[in-house]
Amino acid sequence: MSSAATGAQMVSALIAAGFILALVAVVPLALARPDIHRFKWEVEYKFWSPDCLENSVMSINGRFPGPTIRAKAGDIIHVDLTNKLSTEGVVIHWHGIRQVGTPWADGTASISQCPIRPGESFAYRFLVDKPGTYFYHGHYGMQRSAGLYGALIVDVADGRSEPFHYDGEFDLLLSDWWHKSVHEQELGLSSVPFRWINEPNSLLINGRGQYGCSLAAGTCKFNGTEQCSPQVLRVFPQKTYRLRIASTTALSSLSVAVANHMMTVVEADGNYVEPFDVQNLYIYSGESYSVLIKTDQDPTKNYWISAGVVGRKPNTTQALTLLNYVSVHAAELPASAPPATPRWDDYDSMRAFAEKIRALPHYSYAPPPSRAHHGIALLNTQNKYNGQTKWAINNVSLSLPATPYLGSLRYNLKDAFDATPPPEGFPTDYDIMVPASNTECTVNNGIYLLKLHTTVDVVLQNANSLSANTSEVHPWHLHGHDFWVLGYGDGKFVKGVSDRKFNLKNPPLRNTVLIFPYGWTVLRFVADNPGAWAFHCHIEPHLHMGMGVVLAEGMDHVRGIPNEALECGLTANAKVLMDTKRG
Ligand SMILES: O=C1O[C@H]([C@@H](O)CO)C(O)=C1O
Repeated sequence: MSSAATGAQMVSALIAAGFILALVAVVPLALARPDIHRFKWEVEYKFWSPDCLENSVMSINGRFPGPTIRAKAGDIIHVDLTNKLSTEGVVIHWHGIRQVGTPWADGTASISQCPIRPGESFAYRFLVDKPGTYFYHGHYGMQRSAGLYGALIVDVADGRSEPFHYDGEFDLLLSDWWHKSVHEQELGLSSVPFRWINEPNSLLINGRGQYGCSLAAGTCKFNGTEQCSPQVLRVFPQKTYRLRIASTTALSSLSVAVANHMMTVVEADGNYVEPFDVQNLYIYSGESYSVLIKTDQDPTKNYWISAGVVGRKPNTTQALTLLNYVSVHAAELPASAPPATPRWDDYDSMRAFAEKIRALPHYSYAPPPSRAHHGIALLNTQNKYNGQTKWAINNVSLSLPATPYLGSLRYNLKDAFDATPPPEGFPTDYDIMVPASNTECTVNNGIYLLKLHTTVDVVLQNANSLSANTSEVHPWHLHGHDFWVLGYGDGKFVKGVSDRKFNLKNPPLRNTVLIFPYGWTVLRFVADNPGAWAFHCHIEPHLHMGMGVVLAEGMDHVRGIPNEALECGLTANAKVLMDTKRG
């Protein structure tokens, strides 16, 4: 493959982008010769039993979940991904990696690249510049729900240390699982009448769950080799362990707890946070955390680790695994019951958790600019369109174009998407407490163009869905950037009033943030990463129903898009492809 950006190309892309400051940071890394981690991956369906019932999953190199990538900050990851599916395209998104200088490696179909066709390959080559807990997943249709995901862990660079100590660590990648195929789920979502996917059949920890038997009741008979046998966490007493917990659920918001052990939250989405103790961790799709636990309980016992659904009326059993003190047999059931999941609609406690998250100063943290240049308000509503059920943002439900934006913006192909940008606000008299009265939304693919290096505020405004007295939680994920979470509030955001309670001192940097029912959340980011970036609800069926927008900035500075990213739609033409060959 000739398409991979070399380290030198990445540096020249940064120079072209005017990243003088970034360059100062990048040059020493280049001189220090970053390690390049090379992988050859093949994606294909495989029969698998994630929750003890046989089904089909999307596997990488025959594994589910896909292999864990482990690198150090400053390293380069190079994945040659070959599509071995017989009739579907595929892409992989590196969730939380900002792709500075490599926007074509973001792995979003129709946004950063063309889907990789069956039999073809694509080289994802990018820098991991920040230590933290990340993951990767499919970003085409609902392939994430079909099991296309894995963990990506970035350790601190040599000679650096974390702002906390631990003796060992475990990765817990959380997901939810349906017995109904993703194709049937997608069909239901776009059918008239609408068929909702309903609650998951099971929850998985590292791709393992139990349906039809109960670990807690001792009715699962495992010898440990089964694909659905839980991965136990074997620990020594009186040590500190780091649990890296990431959620790639399609739908579920979760509460995670370790019986008898407090958790100290120290990292969120690849950013250090001011440590705080909790009994349960709320984690929404698209988020990641590190927590520390101290194994200071009775070492002659095992303890349950549980993850249960919150934020929606649950209909799925908790996922369980064991914290196994070494002197105890791994099969011995704990003496105490699994930690109960909090009431599913205890939004006060979810909000209190969210508001405890503060940045840890220093450690590369900078507070946000005190003012934004540009403000956008995005109203989230559920609507109808030609009888279908949709989610819309300022009354526009997103449909992705055939030509990826990165290519159509770079080559100025005006017919590739709707020229009119979507609205930057919504009517001030919109009543968020009732179902939309204009039930019919529009469907299109216009985008927000941001000026490079400007500071942007986004108000995410939640509202009532199509049924009365219902407003759902939505975790919004931004590609290509981290953002500061300035604040949350109830009801409608009122400029000049609601913003008085913004935290401008130590707001956390995140890439995913929740909007609470009938509430607002405000985030701030600097549009400093040339490229075209998705910003969307990370609930997979919601994105499928149009709940997202696309932002682009600094496209004049994007050079070196590989041909393989462009061989579809209007960019699949000889002139464009010749031009990209020249670089
Ligand atoms: O998008 C969704 O659709 C259903 C419901 O709102 C309509 O059936 C649901 O619970 C969602 O999250």
